Amino acid sequence: MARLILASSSPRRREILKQVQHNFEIIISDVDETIEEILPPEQVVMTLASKKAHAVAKHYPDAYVIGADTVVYLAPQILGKPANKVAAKQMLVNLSGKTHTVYTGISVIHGSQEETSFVKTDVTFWELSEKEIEHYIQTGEPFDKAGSYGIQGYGATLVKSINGDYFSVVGLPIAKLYRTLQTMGYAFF
Ligand SMILES: Cc1cn([C@H]2C[C@H](O)[C@@H](COP(=O)(O)OP(=O)(O)OP(=O)(O)O)O2)c(=O)[nH]c1=O
Repeated sequence: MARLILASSSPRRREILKQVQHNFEIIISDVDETIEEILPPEQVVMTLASKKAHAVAKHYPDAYVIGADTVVYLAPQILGKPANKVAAKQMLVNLSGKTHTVYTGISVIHGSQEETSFVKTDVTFWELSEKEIEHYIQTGEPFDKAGSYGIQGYGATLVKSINGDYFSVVGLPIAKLYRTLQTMGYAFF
């Protein structure tokens, strides 16, 4: 069986991949996530997903290596992970009562083959009171997440509706990834 590597430190991505394949390894390489140019969100997530995959794939040419990246887009701003409580509060105030788009890029590298794509999902938030935002920040959940919320946790209470792929919001569009791997010759069964 071909070696499958998830080049990600995200526990959410690991759990989602486990839903379809138990037999994979996690190998992470430090990647500088700063992007110099101003790029549209889909280019940002594809560029970073590809960078994360390449950083590991160069050491494992026979494996299928997966990289991913997620951002929240509230035009004209790209929201990544908040640096502190003030930034988290600012993001949640901005997201309140509006629809934003979550972009997740995925990249699979196998030898000289590379398939990089993205999935976008619209997420609409309820109007949030200041008290509700303060309380949500107290849960600690916002800090390692793009846009300062996690739909899979307490953050579910902030979300009115989603249009698209739930798993891509959590960080890994598993159906698209599954199909990409199959197209590249990885055998799930
Ligand atoms: C919007 C949203 C994001 N997130 C997470 C997904 C990503 O893990 C994180 C965005 O940061 P990323 O930089 O995409 O990923 P990461 O640093 O966690 O992991 P790695 O680079 O090693 O792969 O935000 C949620 O868990 N739930 C959500 O609802």
